[in-house]
Amino acid sequence: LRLTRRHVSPFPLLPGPRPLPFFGNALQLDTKRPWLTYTAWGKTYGKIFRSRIFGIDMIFINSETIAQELLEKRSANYSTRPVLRTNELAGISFNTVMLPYGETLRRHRRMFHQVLRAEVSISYHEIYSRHANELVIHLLGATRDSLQHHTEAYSGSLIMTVTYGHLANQGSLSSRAHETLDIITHILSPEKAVMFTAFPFLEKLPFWCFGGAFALMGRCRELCQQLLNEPFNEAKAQIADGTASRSLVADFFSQAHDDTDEDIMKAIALSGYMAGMETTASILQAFLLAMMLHPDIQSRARADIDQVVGHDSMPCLDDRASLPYLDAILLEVLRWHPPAPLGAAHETSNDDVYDGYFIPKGAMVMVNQWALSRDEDIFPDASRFDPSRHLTVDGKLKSTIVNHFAFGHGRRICPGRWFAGNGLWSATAAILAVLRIDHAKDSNGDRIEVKPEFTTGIVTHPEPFHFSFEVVNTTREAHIRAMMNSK
Ligand code: HEM
Repeated sequence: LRLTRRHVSPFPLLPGPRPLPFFGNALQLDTKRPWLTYTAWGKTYGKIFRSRIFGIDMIFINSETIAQELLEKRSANYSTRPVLRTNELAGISFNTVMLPYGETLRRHRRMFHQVLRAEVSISYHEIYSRHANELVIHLLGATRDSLQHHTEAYSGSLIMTVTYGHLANQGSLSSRAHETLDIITHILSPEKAVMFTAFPFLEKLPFWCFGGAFALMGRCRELCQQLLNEPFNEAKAQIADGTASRSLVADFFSQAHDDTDEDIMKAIALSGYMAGMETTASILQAFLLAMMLHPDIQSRARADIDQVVGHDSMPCLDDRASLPYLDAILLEVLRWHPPAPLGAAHETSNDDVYDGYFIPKGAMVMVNQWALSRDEDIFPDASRFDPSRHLTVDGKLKSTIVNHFAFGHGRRICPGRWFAGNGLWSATAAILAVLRIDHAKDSNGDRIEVKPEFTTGIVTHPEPFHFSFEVVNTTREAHIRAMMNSK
């Protein structure tokens, strides 16, 4: 029997599924940090509830168990994405993250699987080490305002190297990618996206309406075209003159293809960069903040590294299995502040019933990662930063990074999670092996206190904070400087 809205009964004793608890009072929404509101609503309305914004159903899931049941076990029904008019207006509907389920998405994901799956990701160990060493040296000169830049340069250049090979003009590309992501963060909130999709006439309004959002969308379209074409064409030219290094784009050109394939390849290459650069950098910044706030945890992780690799060698991915505490720290950073607190919206392809509740076709489904991270039944004293919650009593990891809810669920789970895990591990291990992060001191020599604050947006990261770095192992520092100079 196909369910329709007519079969939904608000009375529990009558046959048929019940409507989900409904909350739609948009006036109570914290528009800057909606995940906090949705988490609070979950406490009143249960771990799955419905809201309706501009006539579009939005389902919020505040539980890992329900996310797994629906997005993973029933993935056939929960794997498409809402097709949002704002994505087209901003020129970002090429991006894998935005694609509805179908053949194009499957091609994207196959390609990502080829270059980012577990066995292949680990084969980039030299690339991770080289970039991690560079990051350590750059951090020594970092200021409160340049930390974000250095961490993004690390994650961005790692991804670029794997997708396009070595490009001459990476700095200009990453600053334009940064501008694009900033625009997306500021103008494409789910609420705005739903509003433009529900009321198409809004886009006919004069360009100065909506605080310049239309002008920003135009700029975003222009930037995306540059970013789709420039690095791809440079990599193509390198292949033609025989100077290209191994990369996703180089692999693509070694196989038979036509012009349509080239467009898809451009989209895949840029999607990986856009999806992975800011998220990975956000975790690195949160890691540094957490280490500064918890010097005991920082010291314990460094002592583990010294013990496992020997006092003067640099840690490498081969040592990872012997250093579970560092993985526990990364799991805790992902939990403490998941970089995408509302994940990415999924959409239902058909009506469904969960636990007696009706879930309509075409509803936007959001997994509220913030609520998952603050679930006291799973993470007691959830606001406390405590890596040991991810370890068994005999010090083994309870779970792995790639299974963390911060990477999403089901068929749309992040295909870059192995790459991100290796990149994060390599950077954090290198940082701890050489540097100590501490509070900065003011001109009177007094320590500058830091209250952890995070930005808003689709991807959030710590607000700039004062810190100081000190070299704790000069032999290792000299070793990585020598390696960088011999390049
Ligand atoms: C710590 C770093 C990262 C985090 C926390 C993260 C998180 C996520 C999340 C939450 C999603 C949406 C999953 C869902 O809809 O259920 C996603 C999708 C995606 N991520 Fe990541 N990601 C990270 C790094 C990366 C990296 C390094 C890459 C590529 C190099 C990448 C590529 C992608 C792509 C292409 C998608 C879209 C998948 C799809 O829609 O089918 N991500 N990521």
